[in-house]
Amino acid sequence: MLLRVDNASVRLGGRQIVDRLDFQLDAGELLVVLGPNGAGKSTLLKALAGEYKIHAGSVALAGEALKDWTGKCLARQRAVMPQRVEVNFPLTVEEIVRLGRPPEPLSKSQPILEELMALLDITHLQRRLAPGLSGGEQQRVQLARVLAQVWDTRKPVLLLLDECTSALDPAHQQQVFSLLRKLAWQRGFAVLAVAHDLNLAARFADRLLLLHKGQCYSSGEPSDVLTESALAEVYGLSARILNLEEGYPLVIPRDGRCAKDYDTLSWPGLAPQNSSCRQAS
Ligand SMILES: Nc1ncnc2c1ncn2[C@@H]1O[C@H](COP(=O)(O)OP(=O)(O)OP(=O)(O)O)[C@@H](O)[C@H]1O
Repeated sequence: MLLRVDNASVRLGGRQIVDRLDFQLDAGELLVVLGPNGAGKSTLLKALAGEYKIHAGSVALAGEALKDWTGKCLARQRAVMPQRVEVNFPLTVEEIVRLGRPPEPLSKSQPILEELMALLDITHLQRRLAPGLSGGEQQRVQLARVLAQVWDTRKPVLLLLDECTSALDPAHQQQVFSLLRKLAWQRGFAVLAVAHDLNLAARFADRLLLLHKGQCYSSGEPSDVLTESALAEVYGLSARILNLEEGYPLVIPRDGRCAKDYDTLSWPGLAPQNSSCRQAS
């Protein structure tokens, strides 16, 4: 077991944001953490990253309490991509990816950087300055930097990724999630990825952990977790679930609206006669 979370709670601003969570993650597994805005996903990830204190319960990495790891060892075995990373200083894409590496000769880092830039489809951007990149390009650069940190680690690696595809187009989303799954299945990485895209999660995750108000609502295989009743209760989302013959579920929101009393709201400013939006002829 690479990551073991036992009855862990996190308090922020006097509130229990992560509430007695219990789960484990093995080397070779891709776990996607789902849940509505404010459910506690980023807080959980930050606690696992050591940024927030676990106020009750425990977290162990490779059998050793997280708090007992030294910074240098942790950096070789665990890499973290936060939800937002803004680069405002004039570094090139290649220089940013290189920031993930420890001090080492160029002959060692260069093949790693080239492989990662190719995998994340940023080779053509390598001489561009980061502040001029699009949101999705920046996100792929950051993911390359995070992977560079642990790319040649021999022991099993833990990747903690917070919405690492939120700015990507559909093709790059698929590419990144299929890379994450390959890293898990072929290289034995343990990947914990926070995401909002239910269908990406269903398609690629080995297991899902669905958070609701800081607690585990359910966890398990995608077809067990993504049920109509769970989506209604946790997200207030009305959706159909198709169980595809490929072996994973497909979530189809019924009409894109919240199931919770949406019809009873009135929208005076949006009445058709007030609309400034004209239909194209
Ligand atoms: N530093 C903090 N101090 C106090 N409250 C916080 C802090 N960080 C987050 N919270 C609160 O904790 C709750 C969970 O936040 P968190 O960012 O973990 O949610 P999330 O599930 O990642 O949401 P999202 O999908 O919007 O990213 C929210 O109500 C948030 O306001």
